[in-house]
Amino acid sequence: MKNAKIIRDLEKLGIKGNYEVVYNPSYEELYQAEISPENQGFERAELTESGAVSVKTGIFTGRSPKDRYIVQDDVTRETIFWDGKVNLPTTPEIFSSCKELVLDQLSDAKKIYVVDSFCGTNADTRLKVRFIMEVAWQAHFVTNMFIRPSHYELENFGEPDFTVINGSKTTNPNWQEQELNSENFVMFNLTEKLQIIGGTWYGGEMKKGMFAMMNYYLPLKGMASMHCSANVGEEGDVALFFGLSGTGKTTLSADPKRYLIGDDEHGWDNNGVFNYEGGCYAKVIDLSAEKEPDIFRAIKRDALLENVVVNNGVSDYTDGSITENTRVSYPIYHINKIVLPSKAGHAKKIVYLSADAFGVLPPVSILDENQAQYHFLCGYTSKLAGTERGITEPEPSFSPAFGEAFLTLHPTMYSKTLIGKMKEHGAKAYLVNTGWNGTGKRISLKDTRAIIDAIIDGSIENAPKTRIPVMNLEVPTELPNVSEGILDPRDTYSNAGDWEEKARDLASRYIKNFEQYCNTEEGKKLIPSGPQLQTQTTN
Ligand SMILES: Nc1ncnc2c1ncn2[C@@H]1O[C@H](COP(=O)(O)OP(=O)(O)O)[C@@H](O)[C@H]1O
Ligand SMILES: C=C(OP(=O)(O)O)C(=O)O
Ligand SMILES: [Mn+2]
Repeated sequence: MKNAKIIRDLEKLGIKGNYEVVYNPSYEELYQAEISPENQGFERAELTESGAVSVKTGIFTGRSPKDRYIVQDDVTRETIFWDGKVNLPTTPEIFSSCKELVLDQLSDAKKIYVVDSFCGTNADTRLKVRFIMEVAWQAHFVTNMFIRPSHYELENFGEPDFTVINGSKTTNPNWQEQELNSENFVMFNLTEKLQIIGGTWYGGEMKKGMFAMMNYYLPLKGMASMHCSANVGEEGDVALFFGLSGTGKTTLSADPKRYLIGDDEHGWDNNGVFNYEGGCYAKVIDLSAEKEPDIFRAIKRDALLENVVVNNGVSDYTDGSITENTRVSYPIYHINKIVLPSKAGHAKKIVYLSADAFGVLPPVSILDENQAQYHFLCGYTSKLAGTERGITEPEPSFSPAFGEAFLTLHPTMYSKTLIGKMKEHGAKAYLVNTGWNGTGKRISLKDTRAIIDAIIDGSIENAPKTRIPVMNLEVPTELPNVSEGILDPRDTYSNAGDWEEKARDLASRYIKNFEQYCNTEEGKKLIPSGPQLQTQTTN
């Protein structure tokens, strides 16, 4: 019997006690467990009008990068990029002591959910991941987000490649003497192939945690591992959309004209592009059926809403009072047009999404090969101060590979593997600003969608073009169905001098940020592809 074997596995890990094991529960079982009146506090879920259930994730409504550690040992010492910021080192001893806390926590549990799933579509590169937790909705989250094995695959699952033990209800009392950031922890041990979680209930730690592990194993095998969404057209033409949180990966990849491969994490090997996940994780702040019909329709039974304000069973997507980062997770088949298994051929169009709050970047720029590399290493976008959408104090953020928070190896590993694949398959790159322009408003979703259409159908290549000084970018000046007067960002300012002042400020930030890559000939060679402060501005 599977359960007897699972209990033995849990005991071997150190989870003792008289708990009941629920192994790969069905959606119906998850639903019953989530709405059980016995649930306490943040375990509680409520049913909403769409059929989706809604939960609150507690204090953490987003990831907690400062509490994220990787054990530094013989396996990781020379491989992990110890940048002092993203991949914080910890010792095997501290890991063991936190692991004890998590094991003790689960040893007291009445019920333990064990979800076996895949991270990665292809059998040769996927991780067989086992999630262990006591909170039903966390089991629901990983069931939605990871690839659900078939009955046959589950019978033949074997030993997991990686195990995630989520003890979100426990915290670490020894954090000060251990010189950790706080009582909360998200820790990885690549020797033991374990992730442990304490203090934070946010499901994104499990999702992005396994992404970080794929970002470790795949580039070491020569494959590109990418923080991007992906879709494919009728002709088999694959497009990738890179971007940091909130730039539009999920929104823009759900395109009724195309088939979705995935909304966030992909690999690219000798056969093409493949998804790591089995579901999507969409932002729902201000979501509407008119603007984002595919995502709106995906919110139904089996979808899981997070931190949305619900009044008498009705979700209010306009209410950001719990957090701006309100979310929904759903299995990928909630989107009508998908490819299954989630993979397709080689990518031909590469889009870098940037939400520029300065209003400097053009809505779309056509990049040459060196610019493709330059802007990938820069990974520029802006984070907005606080949760306010005002553009008073945008904080520029340069995040290599458009996913610094999830890179376990040096950023150049990701640019080398991606640019290599792009050259091999003749893929073209574009930089798309899904943020603001001189009007103070965000570029409309309608205009961005029309820009993406022009990239995908190739009409952008035949459009009349101009060169934007300072930023050193080539842009089309006219595109089908795109509002007039927005493609050259200078036209959106009543005084073009204002644009130039902001552009010079942003350009100097790009230049300063790029210094870190200039200690090699390869890096130096890219400088002319970036913004230029000394350019003559003729216009
Ligand atoms: N021009 C635009 N392009 C893309 N998204 C936009 C645009 N204008 C507003 N948005 C909003 O920005 C958010 C983008 O979020 P999402 O697609 O979830 O980003 P990601 O998947 O990259 O984290 C959505 O809430 C979307 O409605
Ligand atoms: C879920 C996340 O990513 P994204 O906003 O890119 O979808 C995250 O960063 O935790
Ligand atoms: Mn997303």
